[in-house]
Amino acid sequence: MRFYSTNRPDFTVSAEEALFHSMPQDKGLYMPTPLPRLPIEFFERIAGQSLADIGFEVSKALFGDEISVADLETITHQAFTFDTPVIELESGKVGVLELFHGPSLAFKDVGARYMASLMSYFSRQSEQEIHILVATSGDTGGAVAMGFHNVPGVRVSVLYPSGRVSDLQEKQLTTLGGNIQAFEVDGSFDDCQAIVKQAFIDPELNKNLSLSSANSINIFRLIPQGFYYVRAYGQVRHYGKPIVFSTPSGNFGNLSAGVMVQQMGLPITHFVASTNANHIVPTYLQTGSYIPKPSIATISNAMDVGNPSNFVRLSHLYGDDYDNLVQNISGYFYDDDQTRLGMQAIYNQYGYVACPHTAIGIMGIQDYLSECKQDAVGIALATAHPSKFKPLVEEVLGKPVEVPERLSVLSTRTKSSICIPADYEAFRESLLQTVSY
Ligand SMILES: N[C@@H](CCOP(=O)(O)O)C(=O)O
Repeated sequence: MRFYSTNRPDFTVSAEEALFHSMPQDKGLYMPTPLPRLPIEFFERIAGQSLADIGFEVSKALFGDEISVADLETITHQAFTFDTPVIELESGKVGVLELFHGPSLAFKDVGARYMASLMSYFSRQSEQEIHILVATSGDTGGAVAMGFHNVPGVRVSVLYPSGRVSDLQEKQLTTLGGNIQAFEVDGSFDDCQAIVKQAFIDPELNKNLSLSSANSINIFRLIPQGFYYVRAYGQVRHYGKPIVFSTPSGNFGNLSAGVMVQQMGLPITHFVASTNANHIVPTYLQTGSYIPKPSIATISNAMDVGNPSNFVRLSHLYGDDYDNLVQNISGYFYDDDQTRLGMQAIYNQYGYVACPHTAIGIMGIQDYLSECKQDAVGIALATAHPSKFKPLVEEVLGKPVEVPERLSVLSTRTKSSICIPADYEAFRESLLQTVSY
């Protein structure tokens, strides 16, 4: 398995290089090549398999020539200590794939923990400290902070947009201490992402620090996100119907991971890209024009992205062929009022408490299935536990939301962050002050 840059397809690197030097210097993103095809028998026998078992099988197909089978088994079983169950809202028709049973209560735990496991494997012999830079609009930061907290030889800097993440998400980023440093940026997620991307191509900084990404910039954060689509398929294939996934989308890594695993042979019939008022990609799907815009703050903050980093990957997966892409992906978007109404309707109809992102995913699948009149199993990805947005969910549903202990313990801890303007030089200076080399 090699990895090419989307800006220079003839330039390829090894898995280890793509993992640690996550962004090519030509400012592209790495893509795996060739994508192996999984045998149909694999999909026929996965019904009872856990996320860890599936992750192991798919990892073997991807990296079996570079990492031993025994090591891959350790890597995957160390990463996936929780399940991703499908909860059926309407039997054989609509379900949610709950991805929030990991440590940070969000889907990002899957990618962050697999990446952390893989990094420990590759850096076993190395003395050099790895410095992870991560930009977050809410969920990635918490998952990465928890995934790497107190991991020897790793330091993490998390950049987040001030005032634009939920209180509990902010606590996850700012209260761990130790090797985790939060930078509170006076700007948007897009500003945070642009700053970290600039850092990865800053020659001076890279001479002194071994910088790596734990955003979906890093292909190894994104690949494991394909495993839970396979796990979901294993749970609903007995219906013998076409399967459509609705993926709440911000930076479009989650959807790209689904398309990758579909191209490896997973029988997915269609995707729905569901998002909020930041509807850059749904608009592209309608018009063919991709026009990034400054992001708008919404109640589904983790999807507040105005220039989704993975649009280029998505496009590459379809050979940059718009007609090909729109046949496989439909786009739906909802503003905050529609999201609130959707959260209420989902609770009234199914008794299911959904976070605003998950509600958008469920609305997307409901609207797609009713418009296409398709007899399919529709699965919406449930990206975060509703308690991460406790005040909002309680206000919208008018009922108390229980907070799991691993999250509630954070509420009394004291926040610690470094406030910076949305400016690369300011970040660089501040970063260098926090590290001694
Ligand atoms: N929605 C994300 C934004 C970053 O996306 P990533 O997949 O590139 O890490 C978040 O919650 O932080």
